[in-house]
Amino acid sequence: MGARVIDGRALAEELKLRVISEVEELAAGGVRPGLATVFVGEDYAARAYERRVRKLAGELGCRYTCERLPEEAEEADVLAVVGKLNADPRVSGILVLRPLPERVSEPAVYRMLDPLKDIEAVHPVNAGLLALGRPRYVPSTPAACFYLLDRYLKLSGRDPEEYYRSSTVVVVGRSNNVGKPAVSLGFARGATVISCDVNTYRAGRLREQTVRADVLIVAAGVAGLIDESYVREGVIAVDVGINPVADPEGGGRTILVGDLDFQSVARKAEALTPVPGGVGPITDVWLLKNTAAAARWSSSRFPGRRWLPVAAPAISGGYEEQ
Ligand SMILES: NC(=O)C1=CN([C@@H]2O[C@H](COP(=O)(O)OP(=O)(O)OC[C@H]3O[C@@H](n4cnc5c(N)ncnc54)[C@H](OP(=O)(O)O)[C@@H]3O)[C@@H](O)[C@H]2O)C=CC1
Ligand SMILES: Nc1nc(=O)c2c([nH]1)NC[C@@H]1CN(c3ccc(C(=O)N[C@@H](CCC(=O)O)C(=O)O)cc3)C=[N+]21
Repeated sequence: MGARVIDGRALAEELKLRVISEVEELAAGGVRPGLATVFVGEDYAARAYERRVRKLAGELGCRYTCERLPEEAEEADVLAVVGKLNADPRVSGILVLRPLPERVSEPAVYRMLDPLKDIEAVHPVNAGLLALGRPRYVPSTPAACFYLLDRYLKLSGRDPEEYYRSSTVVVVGRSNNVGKPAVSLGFARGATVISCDVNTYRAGRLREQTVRADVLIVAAGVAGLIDESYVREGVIAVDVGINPVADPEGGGRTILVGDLDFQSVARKAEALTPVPGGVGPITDVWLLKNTAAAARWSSSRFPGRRWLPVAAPAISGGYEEQ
């Protein structure tokens, strides 16, 4: 049987409808969510992402601003921009695009974020809440991975809760933005979680870990890193990588490919996600969903605003119950 290709665009459309109704509800209460991005330099994947969230914010009727800084920007320039956005009441949520230039310290920039506007949960307080399983915001990329997995598991007739508890989730990549929070979300579901990074690879021991995966989440940023020799028969593989490469069809164009060697992994997988059209489109929508949540929580017009998560949180953001 051929592998199922999980359609991230269709799932993103479904999620978008829910975010639209949240934004409409806010609008009826006189609140308009505002997203601000901070984009330093010229990274290709960051540019692709910035364009997409700009467009989506427009479609959803959210405010949007992108603070552009040159590659030569100093840390103080970035901190000043974050300070300005913190103070701007029109801005509900802030996304600092990665990568930042080396001279700009990521932790310093993240510490500067107003925690209530930190929709990617990179401020130490929000990252800590997430690691403790009590997230204020679930960051969009790992949230997108599990949203897609949860939906796929349901659509294929399984109970996700039961499935994770008896499954091994292997995460390749350990960044603070993607890999580590994905590990936290795996823990929160009661899965057995294995985390690998470049050290595992250099030690020649990546394959022995990835073949154990029932669910494999790959976020290394290395085009085609994982082929069929890295996976077990029947794996569910989620490709986070967004890697610009020269179009093999020629024409001097650049295309985006993932970290999976798609055709190869498809020979053994039960299901897998493509690039483009997999995790990416859901990430975009999730970012705006968090922006809407930030707008709600910071508005005095909505009763029951929550500065901190009070109930057992929906670690996947609350949409898995459908
Ligand atoms: N689809 C989407 O929605 C999104 C896609 N992305 C994409 O996902 C990818 C990862 O992003 P991000 O986490 O921010 O990237 P980072 O570069 O910050 O982190 C990459 C991680 O992968 C590890 N790694 C690198 N090479 C290997 C290897 N050969 N084997 C195993 N592990 C390896 C690194 O290890 P070490 O730390 O030890 O170097 C690091 O932990 C990128 O392609 C990015 O563009 C990112 C966000 C959203
Ligand atoms: N702080 C931070 N958080 C990020 O999440 C982050 C970042 N920095 N820096 C850059 C990377 C890259 N990234 C993408 C997300 C979705 C698509 C996406 O939706 N792509 C479409 C295709 C795009 C196209 O084909 O042009 C898809 O996969 O179908 C792309 C790129 C988020 N990133």
